[in-house]
Amino acid sequence: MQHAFDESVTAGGVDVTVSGDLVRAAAVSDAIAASVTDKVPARLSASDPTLWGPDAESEAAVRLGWVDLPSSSRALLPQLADLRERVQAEGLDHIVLAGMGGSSLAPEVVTATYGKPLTVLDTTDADQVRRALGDRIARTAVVVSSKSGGTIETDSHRRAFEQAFRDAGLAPDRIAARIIVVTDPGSPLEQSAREAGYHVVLADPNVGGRYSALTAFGLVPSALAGVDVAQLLDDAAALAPALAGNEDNPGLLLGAALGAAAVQGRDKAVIADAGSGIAGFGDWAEQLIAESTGKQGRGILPVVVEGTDAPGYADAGGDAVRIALGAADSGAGDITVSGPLGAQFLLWEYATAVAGRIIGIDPFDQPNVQESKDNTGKLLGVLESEGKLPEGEPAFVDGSIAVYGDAALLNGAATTEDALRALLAAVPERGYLAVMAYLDRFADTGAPELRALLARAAGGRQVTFGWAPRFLHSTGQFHKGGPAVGAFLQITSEVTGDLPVPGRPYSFAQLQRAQALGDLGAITARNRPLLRLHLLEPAEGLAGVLGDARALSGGAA
Ligand SMILES: O=P(O)(O)OC[C@H]1O[C@H](O)[C@H](O)[C@@H](O)[C@@H]1O
Repeated sequence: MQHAFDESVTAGGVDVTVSGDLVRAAAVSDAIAASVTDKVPARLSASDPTLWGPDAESEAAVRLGWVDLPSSSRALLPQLADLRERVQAEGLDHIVLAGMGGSSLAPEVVTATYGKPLTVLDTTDADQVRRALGDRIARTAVVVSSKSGGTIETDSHRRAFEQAFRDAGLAPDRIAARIIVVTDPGSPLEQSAREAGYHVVLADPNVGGRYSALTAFGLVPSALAGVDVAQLLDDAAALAPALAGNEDNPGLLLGAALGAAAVQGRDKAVIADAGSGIAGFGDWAEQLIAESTGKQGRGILPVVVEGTDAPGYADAGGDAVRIALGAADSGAGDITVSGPLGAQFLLWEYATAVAGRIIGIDPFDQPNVQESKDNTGKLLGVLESEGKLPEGEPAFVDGSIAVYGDAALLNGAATTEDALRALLAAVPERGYLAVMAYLDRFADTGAPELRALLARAAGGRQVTFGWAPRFLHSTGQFHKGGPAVGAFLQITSEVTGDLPVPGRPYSFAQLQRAQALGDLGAITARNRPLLRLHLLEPAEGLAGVLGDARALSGGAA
């Protein structure tokens, strides 16, 4: 059958190819035709805030600055070169980035892709924070990145580093030379940073956090780490003209394919790297897609998998679209995408905005992220007044794992393996299981294997894995705002050595636990099944959970 659109578009250094059923889907050609009729490419390229309807207009009016970043961010380049020189002149060759979500994921991808070292701190895990504080402190410069200036994780990192610098015997002016703040004009962080004499780089306030890759949030840490960030802007600029056109527009094709597929019930985007040359792009795309689209009971769930042969990808069902990043062979996915990193940032932002319009949501708000944050704040209040967090009682303890879950979910389970089996049984058809690991991302390196193991055991249903609290700024929005078909595995743990958050009445371990319990409250309030496994002995407990998942997956590695 003849299809009504070009299945493959190459423009501005980027290639997007749609294959298989999606090419024949009337929904995709209809979405492209409707977008052209409504002049979406021209209007989006001109930052028209009316594209998502009247309810979204006021937010969109201050959220479309990313469209112009390939040219507008160029003004930052001299400042970045100067800043790098100053940091080098101070003998600071270890760059730490404290930031969450959009404020850390882009620089992590950029520096990993260009092979430049950057220590990313996007956690409240006490062991992970302690390790960062103890690593080359005398040679460390810290970039504190927060758009709002009020994110609790980032604020805690700033306090911890200020304390560590003081403990290292540095005078206030030497500390000030080591802290660089990236924030929006007028944020509380701008004010306190100026008072402390820190170097402040102001970001474009008309760009939301998850679209901020090509703003100061993406560029400052990357440039300090030694990346030639002009290349990112050049690559994005090469793509920009194509995004204004009705034809040969790779962003329109990608956005229409994703949006139309989601409306048709293929609302999970399983993302695998297939030789893109970009490190960790799926994690950045995840926060963009999940936070932008997962709301009002709708959305696209990004599922980042280990490769094109991973469970969930190779055997994806009718509720999923497979996306191969960098594949030469168009058959490697339902959609294949390739191109340089700077261009891909812009491409996916554009495609997400287009898909959001097709799905019928506002791609620039995140109404449900706040809820878990509020719960965490309340729990920290309880901790202060009552001296402990309301953890509840475990249903049972299996060796070094305490198992929490309601009786209806556990259904008589007496072992961790039984409890996991019960949770898998609670994942609805066309639903998903989200693994949320409140662990040490650089020490508990076995944990991500849970995704593939549980996907093998999940009978074709999709399984995601997220480090916490990082995922709260990504899939966390989708879990609470997207379709109510999720089941949740929360893993928490004792830490090896806790440390206080300076100037606050709680420690990092208590903050991390309050975040876990806060999100647990937000999910269970929606009557979604949630199993919490608490590791009483971190290493032994994790090995136990992995062993159980392996047994459930049929014993395969
Ligand atoms: O940069 P911040 O204001 O600290 O925010 C960090 C993150 O927080 C929230 O999750 C927002 O929804 C994200 O878009 C943002 O990237």
